[in-house]
Amino acid sequence: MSISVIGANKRYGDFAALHDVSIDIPEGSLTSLLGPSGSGKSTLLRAIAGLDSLDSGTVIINGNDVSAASPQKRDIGFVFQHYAAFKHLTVRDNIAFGLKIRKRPKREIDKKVDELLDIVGLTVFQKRFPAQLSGGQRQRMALARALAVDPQVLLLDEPFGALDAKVREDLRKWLRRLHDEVHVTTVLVTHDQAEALDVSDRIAVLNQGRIEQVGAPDDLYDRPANPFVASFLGSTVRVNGELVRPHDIRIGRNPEIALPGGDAALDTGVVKATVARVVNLGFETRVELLAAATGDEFAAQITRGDQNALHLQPGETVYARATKIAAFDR
Ligand SMILES: Nc1ncnc2c1ncn2[C@@H]1O[C@H](COP(=O)(O)OP(=O)(O)OP(=O)(O)O)[C@@H](O)[C@H]1O
Repeated sequence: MSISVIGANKRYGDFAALHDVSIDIPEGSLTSLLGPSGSGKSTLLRAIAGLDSLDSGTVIINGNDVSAASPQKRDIGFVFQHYAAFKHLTVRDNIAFGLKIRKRPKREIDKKVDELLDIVGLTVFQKRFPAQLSGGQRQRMALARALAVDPQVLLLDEPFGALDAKVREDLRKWLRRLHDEVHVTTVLVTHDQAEALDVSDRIAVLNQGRIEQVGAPDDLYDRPANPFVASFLGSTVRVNGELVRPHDIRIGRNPEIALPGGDAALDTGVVKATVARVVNLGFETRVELLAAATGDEFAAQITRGDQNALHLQPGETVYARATKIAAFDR
């Protein structure tokens, strides 16, 4: 089911947590709400769920205006960062809970729970209690429980937020596969740009209660609408005052630096600089530079192969040129 939010405003006292936010979330998509802490992601998600009311604005789910409807009437599955499982129920009974209170026939419940245990990879743990699961397994149980009642919409608020980096990465791959299987319209709140780029069909970038840009991950990374989006979706530095990505900077020993496939309109021009430090990052090498004219520090990211050819050393003078400006200042 598609979701539309139109003209959403929410204030807490003088503070605008949402400022005239409008967004369309296509049916079957996995859309991330991405932004720094306090940007209004959870407020927007909770408004879609009906857990918080808006001061003004409309929430439409599947063509129906649900702005005044209770959360129960919105047919939504919700998973939070700290999932409150029923401690005294087994994994299997936790997943079956929503179906039991809806008084579904036992055979239907058993079949559905078997399917979900398989999808979330917890079949062998079904007789365990939540306390006997790892954090990642518990979040998978939470997702299975939310999915059990066939919600039209799945809302996930930092569902992997409390887990360590490796488990988060595994779970987001798993979430992507799960979404490819079940296709339920999903909205994921995250402050982690790698997570958003990895799992989403679409990303909405929020900042101070406003949506800065909505688009496919590649659009946002390659064609950010403004410096905020550019910097939030990847690292950026300034060359000649222009915002660029470190991997778009070319370095050479003479000022004639070619622009391989570059667009002259997006070129920063050549900057004379001193190499301050060379850091080997595995496949890539970070070259920390000091602009001769301004003293500005900036870092370029070149491949290990390029560094093997150039042998850049601290203290030497080089020329740097970014072949693409990431975003223009407003
Ligand atoms: N009940 C409340 N009373 C007062 N202010 C609130 C309340 N709930 C949220 N806020 C404020 O509204 C702003 C947006 O909060 P929200 O939880 O939506 O941000 P977020 O982007 O989800 O942040 P985080 O990533 O830290 O969870 C914050 O500045 C927060 O302090």
